[in-house]
Formats: sequence, structure tokens, C-alpha cells
Amino acid sequence: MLNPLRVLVSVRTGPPSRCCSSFVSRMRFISRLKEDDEACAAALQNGSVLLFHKLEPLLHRTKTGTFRPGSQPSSGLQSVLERLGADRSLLMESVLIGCSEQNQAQFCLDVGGLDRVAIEDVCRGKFVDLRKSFFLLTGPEAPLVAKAQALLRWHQTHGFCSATGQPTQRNRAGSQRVCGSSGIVYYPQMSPVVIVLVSDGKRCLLGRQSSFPPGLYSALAGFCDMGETVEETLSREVAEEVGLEVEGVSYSSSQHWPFPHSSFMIGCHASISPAHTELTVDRSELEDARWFTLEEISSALQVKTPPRRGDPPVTWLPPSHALAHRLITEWVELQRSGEAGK
Ligand SMILES: NC(=O)C1=CN([C@@H]2O[C@H](COP(=O)(O)OP(=O)(O)OC[C@H]3O[C@@H](n4cnc5c(N)ncnc54)[C@H](OP(=O)(O)O)[C@@H]3O)[C@@H](O)[C@H]2O)C=CC1
Ligand SMILES: [Mg+2]
Repeated sequence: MLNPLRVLVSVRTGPPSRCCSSFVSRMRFISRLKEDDEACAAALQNGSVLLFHKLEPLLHRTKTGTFRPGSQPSSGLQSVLERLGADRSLLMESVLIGCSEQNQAQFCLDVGGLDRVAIEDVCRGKFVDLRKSFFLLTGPEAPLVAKAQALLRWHQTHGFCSATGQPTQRNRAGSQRVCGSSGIVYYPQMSPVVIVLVSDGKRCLLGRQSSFPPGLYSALAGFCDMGETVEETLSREVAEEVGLEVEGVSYSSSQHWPFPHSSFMIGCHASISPAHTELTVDRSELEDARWFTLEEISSALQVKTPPRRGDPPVTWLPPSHALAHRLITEWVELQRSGEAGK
């Protein structure tokens, strides 16, 4: 006779049920894995793992020359890691990051303690700096890689309770850490940042920090201060950085951004009166800020790869995964539809 408890366990650890839409069942599957260590360990056995080395993702070059994250089936990974000298428990340090369309749980793991070149050889890939990866990954995987890196970084820097100084322990999914002494539960954190594309109706405003690569301009951005609304942060940052007062504000979209640590970017458009466009740039924050015409932005959007040293100076814009890029292309579309309507 079937043991009812075993049936229950197999239902709870098995693949997502087919009773709801595939999106709903995937979300419920992930939620269950965060709560149930046993189910999560089982999902890891049949899942896939994105490898990182000291927070740099492993990328594969495809036959067509594009790049994909170096995702490894966990079934074969255990023996690969052990062959390279890893402890048996290393794979269990994997952190849950999602679930594929094929209902396979996805994890990430930093193998920074192992020989970098040996792993690259065995896994036929290269560990690449995250910022560079953002230019190489053209598919929808870039946000997943960013999320994975942010979670790995969070675990690496939250090993101790900030109240007691005692070690914290993670759950199997890696969605939280708990201090055994105080019971304080720590969750991965993001810092809210407002990013805004300011327009005077005909031109848009972009700035650059001295730390940006030469020629790169982006929308204005700033961290939210404690207690601020999105609108308050936006108005304050624009006032501080370029000395302007915004009028209308509209929300566009948001994204997680792994730099400098983990930011939650809230993207907005803002308008200012064409009568008050004179900039007073705070040089301690920005190296430069200026107004760009539609023509200038259109040609900057044509620059697909960052210029190399020795190339003639050129204005270029953040990569397509960046929210700044999205705000700029939305503005371009709006300008073009306005021109077409005349
Ligand atoms: N995805 C995208 O399209 C874009 C993303 N960004 C991201 O937006 C972020 C914010 O833009 P930025 O113009 O630099 O912001 P700010 O204009 O707010 O200036 C950054 C400064 O704010 C201070 N600060 C306040 N709170 C924090 C915090 N929680 N974390 C770190 N620094 C904080 C620091 O000052 P101090 O060092 O003096 O303490 C820091 O140097 C950047 O990290 C950048 O990666 C920017 C543009 C485009
Ligand atoms: Mg700023």
C-alpha cells in the first residue's frame, strides 16, 4: 500500500502541477522551493547551474558567434567539481535564481575557490567581467545573470549578523539568512534608485560621470534617500545635478541593476519648460551634462560596441539591457511619432 506521507512528499518535490497556467505553476514552484529545503535539494539534482568565478559569469560562445551564459546540468556538475578538487558539499551552496520554461529549477554557484582556467577548459567557456558580459549577452538572459551575481555577492557579504556578530545560516534556496543567536532573518536587499530622462520637448538631457568610459552618456540617476517618494528623489536629483526644476513626471518601467551592489532602478520621464533649460552642472557629481537633439541621439544609438582606445571620439549610450537605453529609445519613438503627426 502507498504510504500517504511519501505521496505527499513526492507531490511537493515534483515538477509544477499542470492545473494552472505555466507561469502560475512556475511561480508557485519557485515559492515552494524557497520554503522547503528538501524540495529545493531535490530540484537542484535535476536543475541547471550558472557558474561564476569570483562573481564573474561563465559565458559560452555559440557557433554563430553570440554569447550565452554557461549553464551546466547539475547532474554532471558534481563529478566535474570533485575532479577539480572541490569539496562534495560545494554544489549545495548553489542559490536558486528561477525556473526555466521547461520547468527546470535554475541555480547559480560561485566556484571562486577552484582553478579558473581548469573550469573554463572543462566547461568550455570563459569567465567574463559582469559589465563586459552585459555587452556580450544579447538574449533575455542578461537579467538572470545580473540577479545571480547580485545574490551570490549578497551571500558573500552577509555571513555574519550585524546585531550579534554571530554567523548567519542560509536556507537551501538561498533566499534568506538567519542568525542562530538572535533569530534575525536577513533577506537580499536592493537600494532604490530613480533614473530619469528629462526632456524640454525637443531635446533630451544626458550626463556623464568621470568614471564612465570615454564618450558614454546616460540618463540622470540617483539613490533614494530614506523617506523619499520617487517624485521627491527625481526632483531632488535633477535639481542637485543640473540645477533644473522638473514639471511633469511619468513612470516608464523598472529593472534590477547589479551595480554598484544591487540597485532597484525606477525609470521615469520628466519634462521641463523650454523657457528654463539653462544647466548649472554640479561638477562634483557629473563631469558633463548637456542637451541632445533627436538627430544626435539617433546617431549615438547606432554605436553598437564601445569605442576602443585610439578610435575617434564618439558619443555612445548604455547597452540595450540598461533601463537608460529603454528610456532613450522611448523618447526617440515619441519624438518620431510627434514629427510624423505634424
Ligand atoms: N541601468 C541603467 O540604465 C543605469 C544605472 N545606473 C546606476 O544608478 C546608480 C545610481 O546612480 P548615481 O548617479 O551614481 O547615483 P547618485 O547621483 O545618487 O550618486 C552616487 C552617490 O550617492 C551616494 N549614495 C547614497 N546612497 C547610496 C547607496 N545606497 N549605495 C551607493 N551609494 C549611495 C554615494 O555617495 P558617497 O560615496 O559620497 O557616500 C554615491 O557615490 C549607479 O550605481 C549606476 O550603476 C545609472 C545610470 C544608468
Ligand atoms: Mg547621479
